[in-house]
Amino acid sequence: MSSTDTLATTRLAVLGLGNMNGAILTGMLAAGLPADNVVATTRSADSAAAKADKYGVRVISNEQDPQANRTAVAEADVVLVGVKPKDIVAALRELSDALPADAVVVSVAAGVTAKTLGSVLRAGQPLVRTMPNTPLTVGSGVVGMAPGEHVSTEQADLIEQLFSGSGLVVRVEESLLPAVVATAGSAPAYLFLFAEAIAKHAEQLGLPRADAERMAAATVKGAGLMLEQGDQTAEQLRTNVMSPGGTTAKAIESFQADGLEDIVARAMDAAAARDREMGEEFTA
Ligand SMILES: NC(=O)C1=CN([C@@H]2O[C@H](COP(=O)(O)OP(=O)(O)OC[C@H]3O[C@@H](n4cnc5c(N)ncnc54)[C@H](OP(=O)(O)O)[C@@H]3O)[C@@H](O)[C@H]2O)C=CC1
Ligand SMILES: O=C(O)[C@@H]1CCC=N1
Repeated sequence: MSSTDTLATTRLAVLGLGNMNGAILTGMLAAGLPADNVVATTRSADSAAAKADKYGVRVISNEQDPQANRTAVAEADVVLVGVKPKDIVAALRELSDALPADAVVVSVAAGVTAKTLGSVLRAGQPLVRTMPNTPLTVGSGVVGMAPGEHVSTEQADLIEQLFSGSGLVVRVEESLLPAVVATAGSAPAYLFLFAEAIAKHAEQLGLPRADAERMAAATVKGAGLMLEQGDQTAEQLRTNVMSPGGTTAKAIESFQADGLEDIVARAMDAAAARDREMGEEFTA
């Protein structure tokens, strides 16, 4: 089956429609998922109205209807669960007996383990843990996916196809999801921080703030597109910018003298450690 066919026929329940599930849904709708195939839920009624307007899908709130999550999943093939890690166990527990037996539950929650999630689902319910990132919203995201033991090959392929219209999908063992959080899930924020820092300091160097922000954004985008082409490594692309005795060499020497690689490594270790810690903190 082509990914267009898959998108056309899959019935999707989206539990929680915040930053992450919103990005995933935007990517899937842009890739061809019909809006009529989607039922989403939020906690608050105001949020449901705003999100229905924003995404053009049916959104029901738990505030207005305490059965909203159960209603949303009743006819779903795929249930995309994007509530906060502290809320996911309770959310799944209250709807587990409303899930069709062959519906695939896809968790995007950081940390919370398949063992914990499986313990509040009915025995044998297919479950896929994923770690996506928000650039899915512009069709350039990353998703690490770890299919669980009750997921058939066809179901794993279906989930991969649903995501692959809006980003790179990499299958990993569940034990590697903390590494995926550090490398992709959290990583857009590192690059946004870099863009923020560049724009702030460009202003100190005399550029108007708005121009500095546009230049930083276009530079991050351009560098990303060059990296994505894949014909040269990041190291080669960096070296191409570094004219001997020039300006870039001075900047890179300054980063290296200040220990940028160690700074990045410590930040990634902190993200991965927090992911593992959340797995122990949020249990059934
Ligand atoms: N943000 C990111 O970049 C990434 C986030 N994640 C994961 O995504 C998940 C969501 O994070 P994020 O999108 O940032 O969070 P948000 O706070 O933006 O969104 C959470 C959504 O869940 C809704 N919600 C809360 N409780 C319930 C419930 N019981 N039933 C249905 N909906 C509910 C909220 O409703 P309301 O709209 O009314 O507030 C909101 O729409 C987390 O588990 C996080 O670990 C994973 C990778 C990246
Ligand atoms: O910060 C978080 O916990 C989530 C997971 C990865 C990105 N955002």
